Amino acid sequence: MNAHATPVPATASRSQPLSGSIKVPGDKSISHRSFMFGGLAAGETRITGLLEGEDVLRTGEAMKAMGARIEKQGGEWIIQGVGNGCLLEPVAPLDFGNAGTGSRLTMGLVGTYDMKTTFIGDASLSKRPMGRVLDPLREMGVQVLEAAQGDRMPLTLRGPKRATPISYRVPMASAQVKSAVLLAALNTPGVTTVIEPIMTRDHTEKMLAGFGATLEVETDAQGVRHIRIEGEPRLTGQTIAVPGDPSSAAFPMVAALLVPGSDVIIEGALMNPTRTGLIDTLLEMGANIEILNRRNAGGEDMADLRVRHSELKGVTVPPARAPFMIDEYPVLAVAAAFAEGETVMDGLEELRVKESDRLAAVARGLEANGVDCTEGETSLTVRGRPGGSGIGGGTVETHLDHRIAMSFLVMGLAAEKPITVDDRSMVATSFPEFFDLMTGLGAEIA
Ligand SMILES: O=C(O)C1=C[C@@H](OP(=O)(O)O)[C@@H](O)[C@H](O)C1
Ligand SMILES: C=C(OP(=O)(O)O)C(=O)O
Repeated sequence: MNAHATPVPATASRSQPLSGSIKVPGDKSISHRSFMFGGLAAGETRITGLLEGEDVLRTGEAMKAMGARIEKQGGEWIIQGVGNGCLLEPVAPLDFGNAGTGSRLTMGLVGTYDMKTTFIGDASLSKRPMGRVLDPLREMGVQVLEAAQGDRMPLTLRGPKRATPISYRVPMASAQVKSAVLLAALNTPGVTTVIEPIMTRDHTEKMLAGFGATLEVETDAQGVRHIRIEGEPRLTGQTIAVPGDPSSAAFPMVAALLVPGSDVIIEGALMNPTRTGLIDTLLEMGANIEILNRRNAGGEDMADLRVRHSELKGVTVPPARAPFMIDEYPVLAVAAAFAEGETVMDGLEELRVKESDRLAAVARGLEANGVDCTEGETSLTVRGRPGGSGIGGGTVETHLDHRIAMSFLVMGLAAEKPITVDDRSMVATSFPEFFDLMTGLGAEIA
C-alpha cells in the first residue's frame, strides 16, 4: 500500500520577517539507529527526542517484526531488545516506505542471520540502487534469493549458517554502505574491517561503541579510515537523548537568511562535524549565523543557532565537503538563487541516487522559477538574483522527495511570486512538524 497515493500540493508566498525560537525534531540518522540498536541489544533502551517521522517509524515496525518490543510512554520510547544474535525471522515482508537508511542498514543487520527476509518500499525506494549494500553482503556469504533488475527492491535475503568476516573498502562516500557492513559484522564471528577512503557521518561507529561493541578506528597518513569491529559482541540497552536534526534545521535556517528582517533561533541542533557542512558553507557566503551555547550531550556536540537575514555571496563549495552536507544541497541551491554571483557545487554524484535524482530535480525547480543554472554530470552552478527579483511563479515536481518539497517551499517565502510544489505529503517522512514550525515563525505556506 502506498500511504501517499494522492499528491497534496502546497504553495509558499513572500512572507513578513520570520521570528521566534524553535526546536527541530530529532536527528533522523540517530533515530533510525536508536530503534535498531535498542531493538537488538539485550535489556531496555529508553529514547527521548526521537524523530517520529514515517521513515523512522518504519524502522521501529521492522524491529518489532523481528522480536523487539517497542512502546511509547509519555514522551519516551521504551524498547526491550532481543539480544545480539537473536533477531527472529519476520513473517511478512519488511516495508521501508521511502527510507534508504532504514532499508539499507536493516539489510546489513539481518543479512548475516540464517533466515529469510524480504524488503519492500515505495516507488522512490524501489528505484534506488541496493547493489552497493548487497555486494559486500554477498562476500560475507549472504544469498540474494530475489531482487528486481539491477539489485533493486523488492528483494529477499537468505543468510548463511555462519557468515564470513571481510575487509571491505567502501567504493562511494556512503554512511549507509559503511553502516550496513558494520551491522552485518555484529552477527559474524571474527573481525570485520571497513575501509572508508572518504569520511562520512560517524553515528554508527559512535553509537555501536556506546551499546558495548568493540571497534577500533584508525586514520592512516592518507586520511583513509580503517574501522575494525569484533563480531558477536554483547550489546546492552542504553538511554539516548536524540539531538535536533541539522538536516531539518537547514530549512528554517535558510528561510531566515532569505526573508528580509528575519531573526530566528533554532535550539538544540546536532553539531557533529560530519554534519555541519551547510553551516560552514553559508558562513562563507556571508550568512549571519551565531553558534550559541555549544555543549556536549551523550557524546555529541550540540548548539543553538541564531540566524538573521543576510545578503549572501556566491561561493565555490569544496567537493570534499559533500559528505558532510549531502542532504543539504537542495536547500543550499535555493540559498544560492538569492546570492550575488555564482555558486558552484561539484562532487555531487551521490545526489543522483537519493529519493529522486536531486541534481536534476533541483535544476528543473530552479529553471521553473526563473533561476539560471547549469546542471553538469556531478555538478550544479547557480547564478543568483539578489533580493529574489524575478524569482517564482512556477510549480516544482517533487518526485516523492521530501527535501525537494521543503527546499522549494523555502524558496517561495522570499521569491517575488509564489512557488507551488506538486506534493507536500512526503515531508512527513523526515520532518512532520515542518508546516507548523514554519508557519509559527510567520511563513506563508498553504
Ligand atoms: O547513514 C545515514 O543515516 C544517512 C546517510 C546518507 O546517505 P548515503 O549513505 O547514501 O550517503 C544520507 O543521505 C541519509 O539521509 C542518511
Ligand atoms: C537521502 C535521504 O534519506 P534516505 O537515504 O534515508 O532515504 C534524506 O533524508 O535526504
